[in-house]
Amino acid sequence: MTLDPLSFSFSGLTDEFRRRYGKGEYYADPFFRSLYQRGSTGLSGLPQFFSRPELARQIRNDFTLRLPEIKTVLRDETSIKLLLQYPDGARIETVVLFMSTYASLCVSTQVGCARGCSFCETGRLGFKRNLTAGEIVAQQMLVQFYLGIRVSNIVFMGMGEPFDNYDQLLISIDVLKDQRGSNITASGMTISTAGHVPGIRRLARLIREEPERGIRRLSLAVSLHSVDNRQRSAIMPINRVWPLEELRSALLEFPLSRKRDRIFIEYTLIPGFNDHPEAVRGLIDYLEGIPSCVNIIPCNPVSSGGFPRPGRDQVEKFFKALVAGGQYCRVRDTRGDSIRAACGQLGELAGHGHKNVSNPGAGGTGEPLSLSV
Ligand SMILES: C[S@@+](CC[C@H](N)C(=O)[O-])C[C@H]1O[C@@H](n2cnc3c(N)ncnc32)[C@H](O)[C@@H]1O
Ligand code: SF4
Repeated sequence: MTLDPLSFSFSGLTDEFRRRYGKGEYYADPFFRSLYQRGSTGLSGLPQFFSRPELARQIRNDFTLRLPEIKTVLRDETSIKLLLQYPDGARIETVVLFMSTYASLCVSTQVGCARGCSFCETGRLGFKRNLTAGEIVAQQMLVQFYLGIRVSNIVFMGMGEPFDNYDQLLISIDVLKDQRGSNITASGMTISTAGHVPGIRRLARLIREEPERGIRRLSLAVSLHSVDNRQRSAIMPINRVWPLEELRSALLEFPLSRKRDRIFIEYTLIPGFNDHPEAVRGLIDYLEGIPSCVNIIPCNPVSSGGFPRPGRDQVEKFFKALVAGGQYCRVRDTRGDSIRAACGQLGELAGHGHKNVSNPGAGGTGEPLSLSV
């Protein structure tokens, strides 16, 4: 069976090459660079293989690049959403977000999600399967080599709960930040979790105990949305497993690298539910002692039965009340909602196939897409 080269960190690939071909780094280094700098597993022409063309062919046969098929491309002025299909038919969505000076990629880590938050489109899909590290990395590869977009930031905020797929998540981070390859700095990456306490603690331990891993500056975002256990459990079932007190103690112990680093607290604002003055006071108290930035996300509509979206004045009132209470915070721009690519909207295409959608970009793999961005 051929192997997926995108599922190997550089050290994993080196070990595999040593086992298969006798030499590790000597062959793994040019292979890894070629893969991530040119999007190719072709090795002939590289000095290490001048005298070993049959080995170059063997490596190419053993490691097959299997990028998912692009089924649909939707775009608006701030974002591009891709519906991708993996060879087993599993579908996910991934979103390129154009910020003022750079592009960020919102990647999925799972097909669906087991956590079932009531306000989230992905939660409604239920859980289909985890993505492999290679399938996570492939989202960035496609965007770079097929759309020609160099992303400098990766947010693990697409479909799925990243810490429910911890091992593959960590391999994908190792691959994406490798300077021989995509070279996306850890400080440009953010993991968003619904409050998976063991995942937060495991990451904290790794940051503390393995500084050479180079993930000290990785950002953590936690989706909080309420500081009342009863209320939070009603919309986020994960709170019944790891309630607010356990989450808070994990956040208090999370290592932050510099004074200015903060944990991002995602707060989806739902009018009449979590925007009242006691919610503001509760949030400020809850975050006492945790260097944090609250990102207020106006609730986005989902396919059916979601929560209402707050008006601009309601968002502003909440923001001002937090600022007055001394809490560092900002309002997250709503990007991509016209193509249902905003926070919590991923899954409609992936769940139901791509019916009733316009396709202004291109579809299918094989040919690079010429989208001007
Ligand atoms: C889809 S989740 C994926 C990452 C992870 N599972 C989590 O919950 O943090 C990314 C962010 O979208 C938020 N979100 C989900 N549904 C939303 C909605 N309808 N409106 C606004 N934000 C939403 C989540 O709370 C979370 O902060
Ligand atoms: S908000 Fe996050 S954890 Fe909750 S269902 Fe959506 S993807 Fe899963």
